[in-house]
Amino acid sequence: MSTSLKKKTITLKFGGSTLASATHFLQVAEYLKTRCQSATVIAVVSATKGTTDALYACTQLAKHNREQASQALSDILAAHNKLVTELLPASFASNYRQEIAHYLEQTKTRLQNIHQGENIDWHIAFVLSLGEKLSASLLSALLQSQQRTASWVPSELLIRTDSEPFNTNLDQSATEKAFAALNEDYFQSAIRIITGFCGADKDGRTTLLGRNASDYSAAIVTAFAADELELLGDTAGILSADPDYVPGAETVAELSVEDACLLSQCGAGVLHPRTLEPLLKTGKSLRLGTLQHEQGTSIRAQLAHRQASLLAAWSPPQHAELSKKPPLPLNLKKWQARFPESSLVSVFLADHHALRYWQNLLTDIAAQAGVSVLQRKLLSKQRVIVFAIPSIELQRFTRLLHSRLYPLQQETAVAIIGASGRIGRQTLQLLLTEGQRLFAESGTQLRVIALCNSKQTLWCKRHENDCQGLLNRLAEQPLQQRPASLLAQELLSQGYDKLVVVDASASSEIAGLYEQFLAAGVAVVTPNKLANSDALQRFTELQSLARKHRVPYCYETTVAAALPVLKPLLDLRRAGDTPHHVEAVLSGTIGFVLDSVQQGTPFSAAVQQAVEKGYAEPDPLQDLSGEDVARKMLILLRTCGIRIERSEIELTPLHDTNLHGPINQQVDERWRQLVLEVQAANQRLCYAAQYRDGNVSVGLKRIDAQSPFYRLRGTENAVIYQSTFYQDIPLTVTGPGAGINVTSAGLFADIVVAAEALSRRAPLSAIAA
Ligand SMILES: NC(=O)C1=CN([C@@H]2O[C@H](COP(=O)(O)OP(=O)(O)OC[C@H]3O[C@@H](n4cnc5c(N)ncnc54)[C@H](OP(=O)(O)O)[C@@H]3O)[C@@H](O)[C@H]2O)C=CC1
Ligand SMILES: N[C@@H](CC=O)C(=O)O
Repeated sequence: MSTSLKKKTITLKFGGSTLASATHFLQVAEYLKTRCQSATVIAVVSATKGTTDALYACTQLAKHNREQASQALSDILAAHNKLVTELLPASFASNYRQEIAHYLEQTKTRLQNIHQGENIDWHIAFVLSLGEKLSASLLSALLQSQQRTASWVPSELLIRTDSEPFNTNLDQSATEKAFAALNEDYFQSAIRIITGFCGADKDGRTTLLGRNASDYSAAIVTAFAADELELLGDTAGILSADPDYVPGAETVAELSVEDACLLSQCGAGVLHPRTLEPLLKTGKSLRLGTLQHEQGTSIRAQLAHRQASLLAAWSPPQHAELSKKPPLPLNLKKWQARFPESSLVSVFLADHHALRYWQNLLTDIAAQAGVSVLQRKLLSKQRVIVFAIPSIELQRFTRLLHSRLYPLQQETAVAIIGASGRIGRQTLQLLLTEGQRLFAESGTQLRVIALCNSKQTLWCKRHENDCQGLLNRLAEQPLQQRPASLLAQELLSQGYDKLVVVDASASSEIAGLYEQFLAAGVAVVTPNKLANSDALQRFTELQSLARKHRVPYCYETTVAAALPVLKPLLDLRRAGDTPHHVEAVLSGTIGFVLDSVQQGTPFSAAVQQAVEKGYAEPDPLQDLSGEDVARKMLILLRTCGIRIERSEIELTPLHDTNLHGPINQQVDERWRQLVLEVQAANQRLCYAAQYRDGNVSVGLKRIDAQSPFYRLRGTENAVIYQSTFYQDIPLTVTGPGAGINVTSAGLFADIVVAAEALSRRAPLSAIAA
């Protein structure tokens, strides 16, 4: 057979996170079967998630307490047994147990040896290698149970190393011989599984290649036996920064080998620093991705320019014993010695033309944020700037730099609080669909970065455009009992230069955060009436904060949803207009309920329908009590410059459970009688607010056919405004004033207004330059 027709051989390395549960094992088996159709596959496996740490803890216990160590080992094995029971039919399970019995016996003996204090490091190395053996043999048994020819080998048989138990070096020629000694068909005939992380010295003793070094094992296997390597984990490739520090970090599609090497040396945990050595020598390519066939990152030898900026943030290793060789380029090691409490942040610039400019700019950013830079270094050939900073500032500084660097700040970040609610969901949908059109038409680019509800937060990835998928992921996030202040801190600490927070909740706690957001230069867009209908002083303070910090505060939808009410009134006020008389119908819910009861629907059923159609507040009693209308009237009048407090509004509720009792048949009957009475007088019912001569009232009214409100139907709102400028003929705005679609449309419009205003604000780079 000619070589060109020969299937290529791919090494697939499965990290611990891809083997975390029975479901994960099944996914890996499926993935392997698919990939086998077009290539010869070698799988290199890690230990299941957490197992190596647990084994390490076991070895430490063994030094002092044999019983505890043996209990800890039993716990690890019990977890594996659970996987075995879930995954394997009885006969395969029994074969599997026979296969690993020898390793388990050996492990127990090694723990005893550790206790006795003999050659401890060698025994630790053996014990730690157990996790990979358990994974490999389980995966192999699983594939066999699915009628695939699969088998596994411990890497001690193939990867030969120096005689150092930890962080050992590859013995190139011995390894070459070990691979060459394999039967030619070895990798062609079946799915071959090899354990990661370890090798063996010339005496056959287990050695470890380094913490998290399964990537390195896979690269060695690729160098000797495959054409290319794929590293599969739970992160979609190499990200623009460590996602633990920057939740919005983005996948970098392509990277040069040189950058990838330097990135790992500078502490980016995604690649083991030695992984690239064997590939560099053989010119073989590497891809990092997930089992979900997402784009991932390809590492190529020939890439002239960086496509985007990157950040590596690095803290000293935790397991000093296993990481004797810190993954730092030689000249950076000194820093670590000089500033032991420091961490390193390395900035890989995409724009290589203005290295010094960037160096100064980033230093200014640190100074403005109060981060003390202990040391700064230019690795000019590599276009990399390295900062040593106090470890405590690592996360904050990384987020700050990321928000400045990646991407080049054309877009506005949007966080939706209340994203799982009725208005929040629809607004998200609009941002995802209409946002793209908006960008194409006007260049305004919106990017949803976070979704929150009362207990969960989801940090969104770039290009996630499936609304339902995002909401599902939000629902899967861990539940947190977090105060609103913590949510604000989290959002602010992302360091976005242009951030719009949308409050689609009806929560006073969230409304209580606006001052914090505005003072931090973050725009607030809200349909939530609680902040603006609070004390007048607060309303005024919010306005001045927004002015002082040159940041948009948009709340058009708090009154009559998407109808243009507040903006025109504000414009008139700015031009010197003063209202004399304002009459308004401001509740979609009450409008709908009254219209329905006047058509014969029982009051209780009409209220129920208003809730179902999404017109009512999360607590519909806020509508029926008239409180919602009073709030809207306050906001409207304050926007016109009228200084008024809630206590000055005379409110007669439509239905107040304290006064009128629960909504039951008696209430239905009362309303039926009232409607008959009103209809007999050729009148209609409407619930309106009125401002005249400094007095404000809200309540139910009987109106004649001459009333401008007589023709209102369903959720229709109306504002009739008479003023210095509109004396004889009033300014009238009318249309539906509640509902999910119209409110979300209004919110979307406000988000765009806010984003455009933020874009006009001087960017930080301009201030610092
Ligand atoms: N419906 C309409 O026609 C109009 C509505 N509005 C306003 O829109 C807002 C939203 O209404 P609607 O979508 O119907 O309400 P929903 O009850 O459907 O949704 C409210 C959302 O807010 C979240 N939330 C509640 N408390 C908190 C908190 N402390 N922290 C974070 N999130 C929280 C809820 O999360 P969880 O599910 O976890 O509780 C939920 O996601 C209200 O202020 C309303 O007045 C304005 C104009 C018109
Ligand atoms: N519940 C309100 C809608 C939001 O402001 C109404 O019914 O008008």
